[in-house]
Amino acid sequence: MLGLDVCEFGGQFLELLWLTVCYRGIMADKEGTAPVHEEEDETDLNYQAPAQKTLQEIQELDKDDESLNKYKQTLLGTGPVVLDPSIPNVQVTRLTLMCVQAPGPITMDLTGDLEALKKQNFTMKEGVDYRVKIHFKVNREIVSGLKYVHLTYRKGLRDQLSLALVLDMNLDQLSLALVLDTNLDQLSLALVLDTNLDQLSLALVLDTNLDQLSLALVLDTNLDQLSLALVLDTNLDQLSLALVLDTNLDQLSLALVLDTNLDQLSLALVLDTNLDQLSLALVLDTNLDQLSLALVLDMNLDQLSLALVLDTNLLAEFSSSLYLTPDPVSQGFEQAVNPSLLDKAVYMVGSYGPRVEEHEFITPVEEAPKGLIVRGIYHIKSYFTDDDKTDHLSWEWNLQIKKDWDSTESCISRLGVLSLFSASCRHGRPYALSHVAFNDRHLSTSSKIKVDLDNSNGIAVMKFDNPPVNSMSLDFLTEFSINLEKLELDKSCRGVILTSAQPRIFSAGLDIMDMYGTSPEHCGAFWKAVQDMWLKLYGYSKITIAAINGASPAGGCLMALCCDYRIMADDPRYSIGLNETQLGIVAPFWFKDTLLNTVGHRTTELSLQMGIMYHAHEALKIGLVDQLVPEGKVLSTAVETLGTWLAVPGHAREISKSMMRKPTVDKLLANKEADIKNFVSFITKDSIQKSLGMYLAALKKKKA
Ligand SMILES: CCCCCCCCCCCC/C=C/CC(=O)SCCNC(=O)CCNC(=O)[C@H](O)C(C)(C)COP(=O)(O)OP(=O)(O)OC[C@H]1O[C@@H](n2cnc3c(N)ncnc32)[C@H](O)[C@@H]1OP(=O)(O)O
Repeated sequence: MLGLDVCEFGGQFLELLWLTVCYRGIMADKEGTAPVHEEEDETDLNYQAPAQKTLQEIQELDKDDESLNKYKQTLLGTGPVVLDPSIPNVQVTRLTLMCVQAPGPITMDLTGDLEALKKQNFTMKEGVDYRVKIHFKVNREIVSGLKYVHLTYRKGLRDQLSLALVLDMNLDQLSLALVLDTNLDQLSLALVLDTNLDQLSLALVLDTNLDQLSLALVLDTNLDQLSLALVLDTNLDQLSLALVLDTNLDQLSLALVLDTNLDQLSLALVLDTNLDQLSLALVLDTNLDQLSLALVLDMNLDQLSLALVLDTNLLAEFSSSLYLTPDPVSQGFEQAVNPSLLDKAVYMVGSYGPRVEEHEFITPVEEAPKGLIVRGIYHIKSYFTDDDKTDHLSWEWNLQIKKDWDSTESCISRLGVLSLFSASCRHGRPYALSHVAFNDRHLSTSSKIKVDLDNSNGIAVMKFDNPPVNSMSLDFLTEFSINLEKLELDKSCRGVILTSAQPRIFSAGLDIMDMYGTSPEHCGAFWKAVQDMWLKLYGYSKITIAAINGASPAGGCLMALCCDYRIMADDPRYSIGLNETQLGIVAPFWFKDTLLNTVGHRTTELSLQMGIMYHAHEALKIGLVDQLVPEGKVLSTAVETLGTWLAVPGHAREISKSMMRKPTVDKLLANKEADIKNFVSFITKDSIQKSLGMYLAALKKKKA
């Protein structure tokens, strides 16, 4: 595609490597606030950055080399896109927590009020896999060595709460020792009670951490002898214990109730002895947010009463100054002032050149912490910085780890993980996707598309099920793109097969009813959904195969063309092609490019002008499809073929795909808004509406 032979390409590749080395040394923009003095963990290797070069200098290098120039353009963009020096070179626009299991998008807008973010909690279910996606723009100069740094604190957490109470009385002896020790990982309680009014001893030891709960209770009384020892050990999923002991040799009663599940630990101990009266009541109640302890002791051998009530909110915000510090990025300071820094993550984002569209960076998959003890609110300080420690943006936010998703919060007024969410919400068309259980084989029960991911081979089959003809309405397109995005994020999915659940039809293309007699606003939203579907599918990182088991005109053909491989049913009744001109409409440039990239210039010219629908054999001949098989074997052949594609090293295949398709994708990205405007003004024209009306009438007439 680049018109290079292998040697030439090799030479240029080396040159590019060299360029990349240079870019690392290019001075990042000096704007922004105070520099980020983030402690470097890496050893200083006395690395001397190469002499810095401006974007213009790099563009001047080998400027007669056309291929290299094209490549540089892809890599660096065409040049500054914002000249106004008051606008920062790097603008971080949003951060998205991408999680397949999330019921809705979790996105924070970083262009607005960052102070408000500090107060907002973003909820995540414990134990889920997630990635962080950051959108940012580069406006003028190349910025090198971008980094995203992420410091996580346990919000308002006290490292330790310890209480020791020792009571000693010698009116015929009573001793009590209570030791309570709790931190994030551990709750320990030891209670020793000793009274020698003819002897009573009680020892209670309770020890609980994330994995284990241990309880030992020893009771000893020699008023005509009663001894009780109880040892209990459980792994926290659920434990209940009730123990009642009663001996009436001068009365001793003991009741112990212990109840713990994942959310709560409750302990009540009541002890009653009337050898001249001793009463003890101990109530302990703790969950992640709260620890309550009440101890009441009552003795009337010359009277002693003790009541102790301890209530501590483990996760309360003690003092905002604890983590909102004047110099938040000095690690030494962090550790001295705030001992609850839990984690520091540094992600190398890389070097980027200016371009109109936003860049995006996605972190590797991480697993949210899980378990009773780790649930709660985490305070996160995020920094977008670079090799020069320029602070492009720093902000703070809170992540709340919960046992389950907060369903009411998930989609409220936040931008979507998918741009489609916002489109769909904006136009007041709620999409109804049922929860997708990605761990099961059967994934989705969404109404228009069935998704089935086979975990044994990582192959997902998406079946269009939108009767009668799988036309792509706004709802269908939205659902399609959501499913694609979810599968792209799901690391157990390795490739996707598109096929139809409707007999004889793969897809009838775009839903004409969305373009005929609808408002300009609706047309705009619809076209955006078409663009987003195409952008997602044509630029998809995973392998895609179209299993074309029926007719596939216009948009249906486009969808198949976006895939990496096309297998069509060998049936003369089925045809495929971009037939837009037959409807009196014009395929936009990105439809044209997709066909052109597949079948070449001349065939595209003929095909588009004439609006040709190709029968299966003709489609194979011009390379519009790659393989014909009997209809009953279309899907199984697709699965087999995907298996052979999966044998190719994934990253090499992915980079190759991106190298082939990125320029085409970038072209639409750079013209998205203009393309929507064009479409709306074109499709709402009276003459075009008339053509569409006639075409619809002809379809109905044919049926009659
Ligand atoms: C310088 C200027 C440049 C300006 C550029 C600006 C950019 C502008 C760009 C505009 C481009 C817009 C791009 C559009 C792409 C498209 O995809 S348009 C849609 C094209 N689709 C078709 O032409 C397919 C038409 N349908 C068929 O050919 C047949 O229906 C079929 C072969 C798919 C199936 O045939 P059969 O099984 O016999 O079913 P039918 O009886 O024909 O249909 C059943 C039923 O479905 C309705 N229907 C069919 N297709 C569609 C559709 N695409 N949308 C909505 N509805 C459809 C059909 O009318 C029947 O309805 P009734 O049951 O009669 O109500």
